[in-house]
Amino acid sequence: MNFEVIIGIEIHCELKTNTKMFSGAPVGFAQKPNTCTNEIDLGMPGVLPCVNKEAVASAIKACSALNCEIDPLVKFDRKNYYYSDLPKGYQITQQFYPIGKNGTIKINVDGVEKDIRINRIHMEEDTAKQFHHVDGSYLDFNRAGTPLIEIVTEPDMRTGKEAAAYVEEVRNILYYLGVSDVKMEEGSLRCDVNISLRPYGSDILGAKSEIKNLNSINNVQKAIEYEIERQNKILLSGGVVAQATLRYDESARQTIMMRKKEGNVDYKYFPEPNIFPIQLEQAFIDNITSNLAQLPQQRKELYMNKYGLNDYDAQQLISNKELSDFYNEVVEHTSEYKLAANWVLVELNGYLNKNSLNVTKLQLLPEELAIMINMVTQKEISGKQAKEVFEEIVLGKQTKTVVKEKGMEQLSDEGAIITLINDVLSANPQSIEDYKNGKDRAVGFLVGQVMKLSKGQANPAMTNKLIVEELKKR
Ligand SMILES: Nc1ncnc2c1ncn2[C@@H]1O[C@H](COP(=O)(O)OP(=O)(O)OP(=O)(O)O)[C@@H](O)[C@H]1O
Ligand SMILES: [Mg+2]
Ligand SMILES: [Mg+2]
Repeated sequence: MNFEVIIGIEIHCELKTNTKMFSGAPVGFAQKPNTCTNEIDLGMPGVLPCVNKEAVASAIKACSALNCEIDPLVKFDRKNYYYSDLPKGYQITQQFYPIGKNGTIKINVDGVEKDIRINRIHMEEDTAKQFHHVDGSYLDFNRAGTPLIEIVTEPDMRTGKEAAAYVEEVRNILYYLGVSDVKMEEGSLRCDVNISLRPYGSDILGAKSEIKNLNSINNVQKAIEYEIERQNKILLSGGVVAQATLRYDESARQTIMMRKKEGNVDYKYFPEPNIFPIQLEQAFIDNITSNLAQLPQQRKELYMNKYGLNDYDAQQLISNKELSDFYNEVVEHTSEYKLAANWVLVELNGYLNKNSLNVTKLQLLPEELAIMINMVTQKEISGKQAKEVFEEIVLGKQTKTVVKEKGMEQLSDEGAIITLINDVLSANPQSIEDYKNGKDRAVGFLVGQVMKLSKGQANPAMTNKLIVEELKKR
């Protein structure tokens, strides 16, 4: 590579609130068109927006988790432009006083950690959605006014992999916080990626291209890698990269020009006159930031430091919150942390993948898996038997019931075991002699015979102890 790659990312994230950012209309995805809207979202004259407290609380959660300074003075501005999906003719946003700034998060690419600085997080509202059909264009205003936060990084990333790791990390954090369902394929989390190249050693940023609305983390990486190559070729052949807005065509695997940017568009920002600035009480902010949900990295630390899991297993677990939640419940009932992680990540996850199932839809209770794991460590059932048991409990049966039904229950009745031992001893007088002559190996052989006679069900430790007792009597 002949140039240094510079990447900055803007993430738009829809907040999972009950109602819109500035109106009481419900927030709904995939609802009947134009049923989740009202006069405020439709931009009717004379209506007044009212700030959604829940959305502000969600934004504060995101700011806190991404280590931003939180501005207690909430102010909104108007971004003016005309487009058919924007009924008011302006978007209410926070241009001058973002709720969060100067944040940072850690990403990890192939074991190397790196800090990515967050420039700002601001609140705004989403636009409506436009659909084009053969018989004309249609507008669905359900999305108009949905609360959004926009998270903007400093241009700190250098590769497609770092960018993908960043988006993944932010996405996971927002999901753990419970502020959004972060579905990239449904548009509740959308990424714009800004890329430019510059000669090594230069401290001036080159002209950037911006790839809009990437709909998967995989595409973030692929689009960037394609775009780096495209700009590299232009620069190497002596050309200049024009500042432009692009989109990524997944099937053609290339970026496609949407429009060239002629300098900056002037949105004539000014303070939103219909919303007075709101001074948040420090206690309101503190109450939110001190009660944040456990974040993925905190969970990972717990898994590694308290439960002794390795980095890989811990990472696997936290990257799937539902599976990690399930694991947390399993280890409430067993202290076999590593074994539990193996069962959850290998057997359970394998079963889920094979059947395209979600762990939250399972009949299996975490406690039943824990009971099974404990039976394995206490040698009440073998590892091989456990796999058979698992196939049944995963469908909702109880572990003890399955063990009983399959005849895997251990024989732990002393009298019954002694009867078996006496049969074995009568059949093996030589072993009794051997034992008397100091050959302790004979005990192992006799235990084996009792196990055979009991079809593997005699409790091995108990059998061993009782055989020695019986031998001493003879
Ligand atoms: N030359 C550059 N090369 C790569 N990334 C850049 C460059 N300049 C800015 N960025 C990144 O682009 C992102 C947005 O940049 P900026 O704040 O200039 O907004 P914009 O894209 O012009 O505006 P809009 O919000 O309308 O998309 C930030 O993440 C920033 O770090
Ligand atoms: Mg932006
Ligand atoms: Mg941008």
